[in-house]
Amino acid sequence: MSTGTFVVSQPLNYRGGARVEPADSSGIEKAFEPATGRVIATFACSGEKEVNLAVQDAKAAFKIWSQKSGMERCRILLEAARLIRERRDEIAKVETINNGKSIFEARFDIDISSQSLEYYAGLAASMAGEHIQLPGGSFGYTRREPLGVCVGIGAWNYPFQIACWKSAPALACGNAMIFKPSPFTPVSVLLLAEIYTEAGVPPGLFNVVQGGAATGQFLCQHHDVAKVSFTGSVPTGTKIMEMSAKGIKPVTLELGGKSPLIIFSDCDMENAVKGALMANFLTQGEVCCNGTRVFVQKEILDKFTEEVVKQTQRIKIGDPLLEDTRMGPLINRPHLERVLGFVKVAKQQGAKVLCGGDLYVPEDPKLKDGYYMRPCILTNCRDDMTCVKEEIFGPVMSILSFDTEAEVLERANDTSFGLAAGVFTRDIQRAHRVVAELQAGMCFINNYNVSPVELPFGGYKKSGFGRENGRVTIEYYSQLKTVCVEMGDVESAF
Ligand SMILES: NC(=O)C1=CN([C@@H]2O[C@H](COP(=O)(O)OP(=O)(O)OC[C@H]3O[C@@H](n4cnc5c(N)ncnc54)[C@H](O)[C@@H]3O)[C@@H](O)[C@H]2O)C=CC1
Ligand SMILES: C[N+](C)(C)CCCC(=O)O
Repeated sequence: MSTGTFVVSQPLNYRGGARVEPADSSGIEKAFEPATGRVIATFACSGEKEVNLAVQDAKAAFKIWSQKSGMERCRILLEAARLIRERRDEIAKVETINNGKSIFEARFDIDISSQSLEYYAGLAASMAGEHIQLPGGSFGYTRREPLGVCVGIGAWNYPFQIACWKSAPALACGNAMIFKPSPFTPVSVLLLAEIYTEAGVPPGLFNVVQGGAATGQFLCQHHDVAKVSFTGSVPTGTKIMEMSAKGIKPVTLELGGKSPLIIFSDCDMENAVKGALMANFLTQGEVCCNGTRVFVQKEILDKFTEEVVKQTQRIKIGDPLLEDTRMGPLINRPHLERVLGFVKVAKQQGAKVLCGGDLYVPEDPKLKDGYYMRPCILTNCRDDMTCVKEEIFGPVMSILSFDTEAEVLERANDTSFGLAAGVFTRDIQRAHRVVAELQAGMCFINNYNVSPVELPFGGYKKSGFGRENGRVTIEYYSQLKTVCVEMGDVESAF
């Protein structure tokens, strides 16, 4: 597989253990290779009939799967994790071709994905309830039971990883899942579906339906769907919650962010600069938890800025399938234009562009229609500027300066988002004091954007609720049944 060659001819829906064309359609979509602007797949968005069939199949598979013991589910998930590792390179390439992120990064995403399956495989067998003694020898116990058919709806920035972060805990708990990827990135999740089947899940346990908002709505409104786990924007998250409210369905919402990264003057400068790059430029900056508001203490502002600009200018942009590329194209032309528009407005509002923020045209002629831009650093930023307030979802870092800890905390928290935050300092008391005050679900001390599957991930405030990864996610894919057992006679009130 090389850039400019990949096309998908097989169906992109997956139902009953096989790729299928949808039974009906609510429109046609095209998927692109962002590196070249080429169409790689044309597919029908699933209509209500197809969604009904997928739910029906998932219900049948749920009956079989939910009866298996945790150990049986564990074995199958471990086998699926092994298959992901075996096919790592192929999956990473497909991800790179359809998303645009560098192959170097895509491999990490696939590793995190297989780790997620391994982690929840391990937990599947240890799910247990409690035994509670009551007076007179009576007792109660609790059972942790699956919910039923869960729906996963994904964004386009981490297509394979999002599908794993949702399906691994869902399946470990005994649920079935129907996954709808973003119509921009419909391809890689099919590899996951095939892997689950090969590993031995019952046909229909993990189905894929393709489409956009209309298909998503059919899924969320379906009577037999027990839960929706959504990754995407705040406006769509609001709609999902409204639909779920009508059906009293639990939801997990992983939404956007505008996270602060606070760099104190006593930091290890080299690590802080690396951290700022990690916080802003993975996947072309299209990362929900990015630390795009970089607050730097005044004493080190000039030195930090100089170093961060130097390193940003060294980032190799180009063909994402090449081994030394570190930044590929953005997801599509409208998004690229939107991000460049944010840079333009930032300039109009008085920000200074220290590097990048413009289109990039690689020398290779086959890349000339790709969606590349140079990573951008903005200074002279104020808290009220659009680039500091709104999620850009592109490679644009805004640098802000601050004087005191109290001041920076107030400014860092002055946002309706609350997904992530980071602190760089050598003072351990300060590090913990500051993170305790930060209104964010995922806080980093002296690093940024690492994602061990053992740690819960999710937002505060408008960044959503519920968690992915970590032990706690079991609670979002299961329900507790309490059984009360009487060992004596009924003491009737009548
Ligand atoms: N917190 C997190 O873990 C993450 C959050 N995001 C957020 O996602 C956004 C970017 O992703 P996009 O795909 O552009 O978001 P989006 O909200 O436009 O779409 C997300 C998904 O929802 C589907 N959808 C759209 N309208 C729907 C409706 N009415 N009913 C049901 N489904 C519907 C889309 O087809 C897509 O699959 C950013 O705001 C970003 O911060 C992205 C990745 C991770
Ligand atoms: C993997 N990580 C931490 C860089 C990003 C995960 C959240 C997302 O899907 O944007």
